[in-house]
Amino acid sequence: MRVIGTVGLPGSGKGEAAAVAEEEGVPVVTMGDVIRAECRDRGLDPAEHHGEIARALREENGPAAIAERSVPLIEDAAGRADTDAVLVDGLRAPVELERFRERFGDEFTLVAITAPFDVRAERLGERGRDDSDLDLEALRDREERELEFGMGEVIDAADVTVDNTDTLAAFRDRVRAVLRGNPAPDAPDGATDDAAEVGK
Ligand SMILES: Nc1ncnc2c1ncn2[C@@H]1O[C@H](COP(=O)(O)OP(=O)(O)OP(=O)(O)O)[C@@H](O)[C@H]1O
Repeated sequence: MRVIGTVGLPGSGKGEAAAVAEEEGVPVVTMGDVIRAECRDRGLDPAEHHGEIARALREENGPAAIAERSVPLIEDAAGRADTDAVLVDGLRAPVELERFRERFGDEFTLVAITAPFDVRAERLGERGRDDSDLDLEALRDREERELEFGMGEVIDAADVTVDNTDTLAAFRDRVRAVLRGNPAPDAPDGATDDAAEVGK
């Protein structure tokens, strides 16, 4: 079984990558679903309590709690699928990467999705899923929080970097190649440097 994890700053294209996986028959496990399920178990509305429950899970069960709870979901999805791959959406912290590498060894491939701040801000503005998509300050805050959790280190540790500054069609092609175990060469130098763009 191949397990493909994705990591990327807000608006980089993780949701699009997950949609390509679904189209390819590759099951998607979203780490946020672990948190949403825990909210429901505690009788709380995920829309309001997501952040608080993510913190509580880590405090109560250790910093890798969300990754650990994702493992059985990944194994179940792999058991049900016709393909040999599962996509895991939403790695954030180095300790989560460590857990997946420990558990899945060479079967685990980490894919970083990158695009500069301005490009991501514009796309989120167009997506407009909620108010925070439209608010530049909120995006900066969100991304600073992600980087505090160590997302920059996770991005730097990726096996494959998929740059998403070009068209959606080009991005989807590259994701498809990665899912098929056949990634194109990395983007040219400088194109993947989005963590440095925060706040600009
Ligand atoms: N190459 C592209 N060209 C144009 N639009 C794009 C491209 N890649 C992604 N988008 C659009 O940009 C928006 C953000 O992408 P997406 O939702 O996949 O990001 P994400 O990494 O999942 O963000 P978040 O972490 O905030 O959920 C979406 O509306 C998506 O359709």
